[in-house]
Amino acid sequence: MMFTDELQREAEPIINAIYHDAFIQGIIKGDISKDAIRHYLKADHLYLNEFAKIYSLLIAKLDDQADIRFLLEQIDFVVNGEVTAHYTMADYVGEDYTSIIAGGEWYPASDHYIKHIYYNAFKYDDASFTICAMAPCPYVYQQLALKIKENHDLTGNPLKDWVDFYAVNMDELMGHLNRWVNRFAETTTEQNKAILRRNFLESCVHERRFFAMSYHQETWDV
Ligand SMILES: Cc1ncc(CO)c(N)n1
Repeated sequence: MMFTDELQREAEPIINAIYHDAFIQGIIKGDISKDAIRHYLKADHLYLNEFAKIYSLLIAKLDDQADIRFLLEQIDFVVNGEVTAHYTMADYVGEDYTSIIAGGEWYPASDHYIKHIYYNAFKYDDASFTICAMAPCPYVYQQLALKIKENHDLTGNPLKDWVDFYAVNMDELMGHLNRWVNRFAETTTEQNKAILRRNFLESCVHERRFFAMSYHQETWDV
C-alpha cells in the first residue's frame, strides 16, 4: 500500500463526519441558509488566494520542470478555475459574487488552516511537508462530492453544479500530489513520515472546521 493510500484510509472517518455535518447535509437538501453560503464564500475566496500564493512559495523549492509547470497550472486553476464553483453558490444566494465576498476576513477556522499551511512552507525545505498539508483541500472535496453523487440524485438541486465541479475536476491533481508525496515518503525517515501524516490529517480536520465555521458564521470576537 502506498503511503498516500494509508493517509487516505486514515482520513475516512473525518470525511464521513464532514459528510454528516450540517453544511454538507444542507447542500444535499438544497436548503442550506444563504448566510452560511455567504460566509463560506467570503472565507473561501481569501483562502484560495492564499492557497495560490503558497503554491508560488513552493515553486522556489523545486528544480524539476514538470513539477514547476504543474504548480503553475494549479495556481491558474485556483485563481481562475475554481471561481466557477463559487459562482454557483453566488447564484444560490441570488446576489452578485463581488458584493458577497466584499469585507471577508480570515475567520477563525480558516485563519488556523491557512497558517498551518504557511508554517510548513516556511519551516521545511522540502515541499512535501506543505503538499501534505494542502492535499486534503482537493481530496476532501472530491471525496465528499463523489459520496454525495453516489447517494443522491441532485436533479433540480440549486447547488448541483457545485457538487459536480468537485466530482470531476480533482483526479489529475490528486494523482500528481500522491506521486509527489509517495516519492518523498519512500526515501525519508519515519519521523518525517509521522509529520507528513499529521499534516494531512490535521488539514482534514481543518476542512471540517471550515464548513462548521461557515455554517455558524463564526467571526473573531475582537
Ligand atoms: C477550504 C477549502 N478547502 C478545499 C477547497 C477545494 O479546493 C476549497 N475551495 N476550500
